[in-house]
Amino acid sequence: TKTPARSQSTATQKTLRVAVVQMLVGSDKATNLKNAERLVNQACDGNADVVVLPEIWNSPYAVDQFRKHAEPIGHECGPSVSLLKTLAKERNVWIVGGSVPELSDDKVYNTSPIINSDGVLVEKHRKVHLFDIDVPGKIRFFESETLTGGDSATVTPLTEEHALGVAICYDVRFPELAITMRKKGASILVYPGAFNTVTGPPHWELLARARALDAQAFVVCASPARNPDSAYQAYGHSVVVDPWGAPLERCAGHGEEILFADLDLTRVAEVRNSMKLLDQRRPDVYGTFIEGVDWKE
Ligand SMILES: NC(=O)CC(=O)C(=O)O
Repeated sequence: TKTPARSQSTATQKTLRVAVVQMLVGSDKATNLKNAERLVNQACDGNADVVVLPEIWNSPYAVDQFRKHAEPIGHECGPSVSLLKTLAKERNVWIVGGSVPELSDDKVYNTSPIINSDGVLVEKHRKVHLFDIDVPGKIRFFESETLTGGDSATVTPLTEEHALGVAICYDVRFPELAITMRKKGASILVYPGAFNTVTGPPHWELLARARALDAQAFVVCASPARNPDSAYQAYGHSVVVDPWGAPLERCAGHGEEILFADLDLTRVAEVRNSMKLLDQRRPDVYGTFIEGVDWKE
């Protein structure tokens, strides 16, 4: 039987079973919610402690769709996050709910809800770095046309010894954020994402591995499956990387799939003790580069 992350004798929990749901996302919100429910249940049947969904799983990934699909995420939640809270409680599982568009004070954020195994929304991360790119002839996408960026790094305790850092997709390109999450105590970094067929092949797994090395942490990157009917072609290839930078598990392609990975949590201390990167930083040479951050352990 499955042992939930929080209720076990937490100090002694040595492994964590993560399920990454590479789900197919379409244009109909009700169908997306049904699909998420089916897949989260399937992940729980596979004994996951933590289930991770991809970026924007209740709506097409398109700037003109975000507001239409946006919901409150807080004391009151809309149908997407309410569904995840119910599932988390019913199945006694933590859920990093990918991301959904969040409506707050008439602004729309790209937000990841983090729900514990009691079904409580314990944290949320608003995508800090909006995906604004223009690769001539290949892809132009400006989230800032309809979204507002968040302004904080998000870390939430999972066990007595381990905390989850959560950031979203384009956030993975910024080592400063990964290192800040580590400084705030994270040993597992979760990035719900939706890379595409232009940036995915050269960058997706390389960035996941780079952030794992920067933060000396596990990195979990969850993508949607590729939908041939969508204007935005998701890359797929969800991946889990260990703190030594090696891919632990990866989806073979871009189809709908659940990826299971058993994280040996003792690896975090082993890697951090063998290379004391934070202590060895030389801010006297290159500056602190994150104001207010003391780089020493
Ligand atoms: N979709 C994103 O936020 C990021 C992405 O696709 C990329 O960085 O490439």
